[in-house]
Order: sequence, then C-alpha cells, then structure tokens
Amino acid sequence: MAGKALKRKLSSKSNGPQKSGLKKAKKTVALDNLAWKSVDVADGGLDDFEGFYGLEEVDGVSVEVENGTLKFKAAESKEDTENEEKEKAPTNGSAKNKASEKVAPYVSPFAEEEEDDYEDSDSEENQGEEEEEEGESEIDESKESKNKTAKGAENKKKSSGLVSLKTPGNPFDLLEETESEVSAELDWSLPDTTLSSSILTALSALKFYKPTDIQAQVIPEILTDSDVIGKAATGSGKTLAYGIPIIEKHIRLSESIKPAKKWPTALIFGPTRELVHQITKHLEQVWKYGNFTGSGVVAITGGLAIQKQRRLIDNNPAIIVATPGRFLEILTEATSEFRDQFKKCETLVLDEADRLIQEGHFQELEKILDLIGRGRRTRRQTLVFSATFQRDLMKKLDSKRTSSNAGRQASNAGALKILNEKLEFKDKNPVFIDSNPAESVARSVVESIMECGAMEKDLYLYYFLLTYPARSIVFVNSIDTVKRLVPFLKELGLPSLGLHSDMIQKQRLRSLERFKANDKSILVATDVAARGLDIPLIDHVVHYHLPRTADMYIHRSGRTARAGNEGVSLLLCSPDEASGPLIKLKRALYKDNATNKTAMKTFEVEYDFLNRLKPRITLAKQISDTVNQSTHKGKTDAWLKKAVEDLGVDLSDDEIENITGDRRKKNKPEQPKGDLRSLRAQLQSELQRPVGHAGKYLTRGTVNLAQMVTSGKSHQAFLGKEQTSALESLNTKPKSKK
Ligand SMILES: Nc1ncnc2c1ncn2[C@@H]1O[C@H](COP(=O)(O)OP(=O)(O)OP(=O)(O)O)[C@@H](O)[C@H]1O
Repeated sequence: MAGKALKRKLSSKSNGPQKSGLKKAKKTVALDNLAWKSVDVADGGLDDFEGFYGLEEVDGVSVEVENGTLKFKAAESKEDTENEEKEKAPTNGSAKNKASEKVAPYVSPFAEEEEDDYEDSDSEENQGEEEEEEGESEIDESKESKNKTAKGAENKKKSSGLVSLKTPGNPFDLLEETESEVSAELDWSLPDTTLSSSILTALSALKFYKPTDIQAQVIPEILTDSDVIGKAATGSGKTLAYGIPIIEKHIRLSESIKPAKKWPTALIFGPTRELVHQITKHLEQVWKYGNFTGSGVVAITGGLAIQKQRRLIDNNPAIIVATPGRFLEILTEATSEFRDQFKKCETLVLDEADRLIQEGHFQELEKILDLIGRGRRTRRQTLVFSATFQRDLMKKLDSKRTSSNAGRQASNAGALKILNEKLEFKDKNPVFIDSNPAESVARSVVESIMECGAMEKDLYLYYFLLTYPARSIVFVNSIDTVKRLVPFLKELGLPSLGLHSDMIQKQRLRSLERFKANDKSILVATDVAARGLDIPLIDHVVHYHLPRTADMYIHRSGRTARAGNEGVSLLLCSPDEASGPLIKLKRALYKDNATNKTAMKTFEVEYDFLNRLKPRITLAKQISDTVNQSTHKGKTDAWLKKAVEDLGVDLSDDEIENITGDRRKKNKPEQPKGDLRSLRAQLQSELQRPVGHAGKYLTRGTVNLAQMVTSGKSHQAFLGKEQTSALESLNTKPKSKK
C-alpha cells in the first residue's frame, strides 16, 4: 500500500542503494497516472468490508522533492499496467471484460451485511448472461442455480411474510415475470405518493417498515418539486427523508428523458468528510435495488486523491455527495462546460444546513452557488435539513437581532427569510417542516450531569468509563485534549481511539472503523464527530468539556439514542462551568422552567470507589505526559500535509522529517525508558489491585443505565438492592488479562 510503499522506499534509501537486477528503473510519474488500486479494509482487520471509502493505494512509489515540488517515482505507471493487461487479455474481448467496464458501486466500511431475505433478480440475470458466454456446462449450472434461488426465494417468501409487489399504474406489470419482494409489514403509504417498487424493496430489505415522522411529512413535498426546509431530532432519519425522493425522482427522470441524461440528479453537501461518506453509503443502500445503468452515488471529499474524484464525476453519477471545500476545488479547476452540467442538476441538498451556512463556513458554498447558479435563476429545487435551526444560527446570521433571547424567539418565518437570502430558493414560499417543534435533544436521550472539580475530570471520566463499559464517545473542545486523553486512557487499559481534524484522513477513517468494530471502544473526539455521524449502538456520550453552543450539545448528544434506541448523555461539569456557562446552556436548551430544572439528572457517584481509583490516575498521567513529551514532533509543513492528503497516504513522522529535512527530533532528549518502565510496572500492579466492582455492569446487559439515571438511581447501578448479590463478589481480585 502507498504508506507502506513509501516507508519501504525511504528506509531503503537510508540503508543503501537499491538492489539492481530484474527491477525496472524508476521514472517520474504524474500523481494521477500512478498504478492506484483500491485499499482493502482487511489490512485494518475488518474482513467484512470490501473497500475503504473509495480510498486508493499504490505500491513501490518514492517521493522526492525537486525545486520545491513533490515528484513521484515509480517503476510502472497506470498506463504500463493497463497495456500489460491488454496484452495478456484474450483478443475476442470476453463478457467479463465488458462487465469490468461497469462503474463499481460505492463501497465503504459502513457497508452492512446483505439482508438474507432479499433476492436481487437483476444482478442474477446479469450474472447469468456473463456465464453464458463462458461455455455450455456453465450455462446449465447458472440455470440450475437460478432455479434453486427462485425456489429458495419462494420458500423464504412464504416463511417471512414477503409479498410480491408490482409498480401500480403500469399495465405491462401484469405480464412481467420479474417481481420485487417486500415484507407484508411494510407500510409506506404516503398522501398522493407512490414510491417505485425498487425503493419499496430496498426499504423492506433494510427493515424500515414505515416512515419516520420527518420522512412521512417531507417525502410527498419533495416529490411535488417544492423547496423544503426540514427540521427533526437527531437520529430521526433525515438522510432518507431527502434520499428516498431524490432516488424516486431519478427513476422518473431516467424513464422520461431518452437518451439517458448526462447531468447529476442531485448535489448534496455535508460539512464533514465522514458525514459525506456516510450519506453516500446510506443512499447507496437504497440505490442498489434499482435497475440502473451507469454510476450511482459518489462521495467527493478532501483527503482523497483529487484526480480520482474528478474521474468519478466524469462518469456521470446520478447523485454527488460532497464537502464544499473539495467540490469547489474541482469546480475551480474545471472548464465551463464541466460546470454547466451542475446548472441542470434538479436538486440541491444542504445537510446540517445551519452549519454549512454559518459565517466562516459559507464562503465556499457561496462560491459554488455563484458558479452553478442558485435555485431562483436555475429553477432548481433546494432542500435544507438539520436538527437545529432556530437557536445559534439565528443569532449568528441575523445581525439585526441583538437581544440574547433572539435565538429562542426566532420564528420559522425568520429562519426562512435568512435561508432565502443566502440560498435564493426557487419557490417564493418554501415549505417549512418542523417535525419536533418542542424538542431540542432527541427524546430518547437520557441527559445527566456529573459534578466534579475542574482538575479532576480525568478521574471522573475514568470512573464512568470503567464502571459502564460500552461503546462511548467522549467529546472535548480541543485537539490537544484528544491527544492527551487517548494515551492516558490506553495506559489505563481502556480501548480508546482519537478523532480530530488534524489527523490524516486515512487515520480518521480507520479510527471510526475500529470504533464501530468493538462494542466497548471509546472514541475521544472533537466536534468534527458531533454532527450527523450514525454509528449504531453508541451507548454513552460524555461531554468532557461543556460544548461551546447549545446546538453543539444537541448534535453531540444525538450520537447516541438513534433510530428508536436509548442512550445516555453525561456532562462533566466543574463548579466554574456550573455557575455561568451551564446556566446559559440550559436556558438556551429548555424553553420552560420546569424542564430546565428536571431535564439533566444528577449522576450519582460512589465516592469510596472513585477515591480508590486515584493512584491509577496519577500513574497513568505521569506515563502519558512522559510519552507525550518525548514523542512531540512539532508542526508538519502545511504544504506537505496537503500533498500527503491528496495522495491518500500515511507518512510516518520519520518520513516527513526525511522529506522536509527537519532534524528537530534528533535534538530531542532521549526518552527516559527506565523511568517509564518502572511507572508502567507500578500502574500494572495498581490495575491488578482489587478496587471494587469495575466492569461488572453493562449498560446493555445487567444494568440499563438510561433507566437508572432516569429514576435517579445511577449509584444503585453498583450500590443498590438490584446488585447486592453481584456486589458481594466485587472485592475479589479481578481476572488478570491474558
Ligand atoms: N424509516 C426508518 N425506519 C427505521 N430506521 C430508519 C428509518 N429511516 C432511517 N432509519 C435509520 O435511522 C438512523 C438515523 O438516520 P439518519 O442518520 O438519517 O438520522 P438524522 O436525522 O440525519 O440524524 P442527525 O441529525 O444526527 O444527522 C439510521 O441508522 C437509519 O438507517
């Protein structure tokens, strides 16, 4: 892979000359012409996934700086590889070769396992055709397997309550052999709306048997081509609220415009790379059930090779999901002919819209709108979605509103006016749908607060994470805190990962994947992870620092309790924070006094147990501080980081130093290895010492933390009657880890 390849090359450089012999000489190859191949997630230990967010890697490349520009040296270019393949390929051009020309669907680690009870008759059909050209025996096999599949499907249909579905209104359906299968439980009847059979099949396969509130309200409006502003709680299904009608529109347009249209149906913007990849994957889950030719949903974000992304757009995808920064970069470098295709695009979506149009973030989007035209001029439909619209957004955007209550008092009309000024909707009166006007934090989130000294947050955090092992996100306000807390928690034996915007993209994605793969893992993140991320079954959200805005509190807390699940949000709050910022936060969140007083339950702490953890904390801090000091490398040159991001490779700090000639590390004092070893030994013996009941209680298991907190009995999770018998065995020595 690219990172490894670069590491090999650079180390071989310093170790002496390369072996000569059969190896081809290296030449300078343009970035885009390197022999890229898809990154396999298997090397991250996640065998379930076939690809890695469209990330590509390349072997045997060395990076050199010539006259201040990065040069890539490789023995083979993409052209060479393609020519070699052509020479090897049979001259008659097999069906398989033709098939490989088809654009592969988006594959990412968000991929879920295929649903068992769904049969994709179209793809089977295609497979059959490919095999027919291979030889007769294979035709028979193919037919036989089709028959088996048909019988299997029929049996499954009987046992699982699946029913045949035909698209209403098409008389030829009665003559058609091909039928889609949907569960009898499926009820997506919406006013004046008929969804295509492929969409209903997808929803059935996903087990989304009925629309969520926001979906039920918004889908019919979008299908009548209205501009829509949609607001609903976190985790309430907003992505498909716009995704389903966009795919439905694409189906209808593809049927009415012949030959096939060459411009995207929809352009969707999201504020972070991770969110863009997630939206892409989510839409792809519905898209793949359609009988489409050509490219479907593509993700365009920074941190991945820009030329590759430009090629994705050149393949005429139906839906483009992008971060504004990268999309603008592509547009700016492109011809006017390339840009013009977006003027014809039917729908523009802003997901997490309040963030996208905030001051400081809107410039890029504004430039994009200048280049591709706004709704009013192009008659393009504009859809705007978020869980938060009327609080901080109003305060920040409307300079005329100066009162501190302005955010809370802002009416829908006010929000609409501001959005209209920024985006210039096609309709004079866009439809404003607020599916939960009274709700701020999603109803299923149990909010709680733990009071602690400002200097003791690490102790209280460890106490919570140790007592309630579960998939948890810890939100902090600075990158430095992520860098400090992750090694600190790891020293304490907790499976912790970091996520912040200063990480190279590949590391960000790997952190997310590892977080998803382990149901007890802890992600320490800045607010880059606060919006939109839909990771199933995050049990707990901890606000290590008070969020800077009420909206951010809502988004952070909304990473738990999604799609009807329960979850706990815990705010660690120092006396200083409680006296000022917390009061302000609560005022912004809860409109009436009663809710203000009761919404955040006090999280009871068992102080005896907490005190017994102190020696561990002291040692772990000493160790992580020592490690942090000796590995601190200084700032990477920004230009190099950008080049590395565009390449999609990980460079180690040593490699970066080799390229930049940075010798800072060499001047650093040697790491006090002896001290570190002895500190670690002390910590290990502390961790072995019985302190009580750590790790005895699972949120999803013996104790439902959400219910405990709601009933004001969080301390009973380990002290109360419910757990007496378990407590009796607590003071025994915990099993040592193998
Ligand atoms: N009709 C449905 N029935 C059941 N689950 C659904 C349905 N629609 C979407 N979901 C699931 O609900 C979860 C949350 O959806 P989504 O990420 O779109 O929420 P959201 O409202 O955009 O949240 P946020 O505001 O945090 O971005 C996803 O896992 C999604 O697969």
